[in-house]
Amino acid sequence: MARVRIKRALSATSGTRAIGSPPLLYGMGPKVTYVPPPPPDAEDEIFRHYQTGINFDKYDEILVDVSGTNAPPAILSFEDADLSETLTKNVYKAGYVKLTPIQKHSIPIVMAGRDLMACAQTGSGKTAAFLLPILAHMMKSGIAASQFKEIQEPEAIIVAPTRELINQIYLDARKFSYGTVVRPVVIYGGTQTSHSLRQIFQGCNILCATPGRLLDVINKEKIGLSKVKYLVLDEADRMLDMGFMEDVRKLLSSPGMPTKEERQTLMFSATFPAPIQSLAREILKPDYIFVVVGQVGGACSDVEQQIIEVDEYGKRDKLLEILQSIGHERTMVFVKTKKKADFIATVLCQEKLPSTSIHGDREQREREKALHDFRSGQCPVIVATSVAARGLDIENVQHVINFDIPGDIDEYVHRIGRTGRCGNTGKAISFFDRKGDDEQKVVRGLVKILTDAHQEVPAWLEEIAFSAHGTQSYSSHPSKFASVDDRKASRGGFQEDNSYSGSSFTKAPAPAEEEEDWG
Ligand SMILES: Nc1ncnc2c1ncn2[C@@H]1O[C@H](COP(=O)(O)OP(=O)(O)OP(=O)(O)O)[C@@H](O)[C@H]1O
Repeated sequence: MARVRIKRALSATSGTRAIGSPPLLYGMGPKVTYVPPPPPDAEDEIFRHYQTGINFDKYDEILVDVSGTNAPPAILSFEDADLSETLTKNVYKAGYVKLTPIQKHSIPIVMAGRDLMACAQTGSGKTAAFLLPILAHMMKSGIAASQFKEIQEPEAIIVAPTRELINQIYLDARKFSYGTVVRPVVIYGGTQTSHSLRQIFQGCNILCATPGRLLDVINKEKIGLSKVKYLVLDEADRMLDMGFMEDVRKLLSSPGMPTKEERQTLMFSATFPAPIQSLAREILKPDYIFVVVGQVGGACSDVEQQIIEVDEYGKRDKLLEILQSIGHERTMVFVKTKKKADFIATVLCQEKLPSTSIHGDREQREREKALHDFRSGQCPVIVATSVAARGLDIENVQHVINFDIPGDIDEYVHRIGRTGRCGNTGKAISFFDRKGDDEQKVVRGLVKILTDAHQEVPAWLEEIAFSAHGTQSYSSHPSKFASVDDRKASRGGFQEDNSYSGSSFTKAPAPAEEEEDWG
């Protein structure tokens, strides 16, 4: 069933619908018949992975801050992780030899039954940091094979904001649980609902879902929630902002959903603005643990960032010039609107640069085809809106180009994080039009992000940042260690580090639906 979302104006703090805003419409629009292709079955396809990069070992040098009482100590190796034999075998088959810092800390915390808010830079292995301990714990507790039934009762629910991302998480869950009785299932919008239901009926231990489709199947009473032990919000700050908070609240108050005391709630992201941390606390147990690897909202240090001043009219030529010099290296180009994504992709194709586009106006079939063409190298360039900014893990993306700079600094961090993953290096170029509204919104945050990542800050950009309107305090000094856990900040600790951010404190991110149909 297509889910038409209408621009919503929700109060981020209360989660209530603003007076006068239209209701959500379910079941409107043409009937969706798309059935996604089945996931790969061959073992070598399931375990296909790319190589860690030259900077993988440097992850160990990043400072880690763990806050919360009685946090279990970090583990140092997969051998210490107490995974089952099959799980350990799968981890090695997936090419994992050494834990990343977020994995070292999160695995024992989750296995000890604690709630967790975890923040670590893009591409540093957060997915395995929640999947592995959940799977290990499930297997230890002697989980029974899930049978064909018309109502399934999953033990874990994982939600993420976009269809492509949740599918990727599902493929990881399937890879790690290979050869075990655990059955992960994925459901997301833009596909036939009866297909989603059939997948669930066949057995479901871990349900990976976008929020809209999840609520659909809960409302149809095809999912029982009473056995849920784990609730994971990936890209948690996005899941708790205005675009999705109401869906999350509905999920939490659905019949049978265990209370926060009865379940384990895990939240992961590379960014976590302070106001969202406060919201997050409402759904975590009070003694949750907060792990920060590096800085909350810090950019991946393996991405070389460059800001180029170009006005709106010069962007097209500049893009062509850059792409022609790049050759056929895999590149993601981010633009502000869906129409522009198609337009730019068409222009590039006319210039003999094989390109495709992904955005919320494309049919799900087309979105998946676009990603497939990009992953396979058939189209080395993909032009995307924000729908592709978070989480996507695509091998060998060497460049990210922000044709339009996003109006939210956290979004910038996620976008450039599509390159420079897992210790590999990457380059991000952002066009900056000094007359642009979005540029004014992010300029201070941008200078801070560049400075903290030890990137060159152009003098003209610093000048604009100094004179930019807005009330956020601003420091160009790199902080050695930025915080962190908002609980500390409110007690007076780490105040200095929280001084930044184009996002923290003042921002409530715009509703996703204004621009996209995400879930
Ligand atoms: N310990 C490890 N050893 C080798 N490869 C790893 C390890 N952990 C994760 N990876 C690989 O690194 C890549 C990035 O991991 P992942 O997608 O989980 O990052 P992330 O932190 O969730 O990023 P994002 O913030 O963009 O969502 C994936 O290809 C994953 O398989």
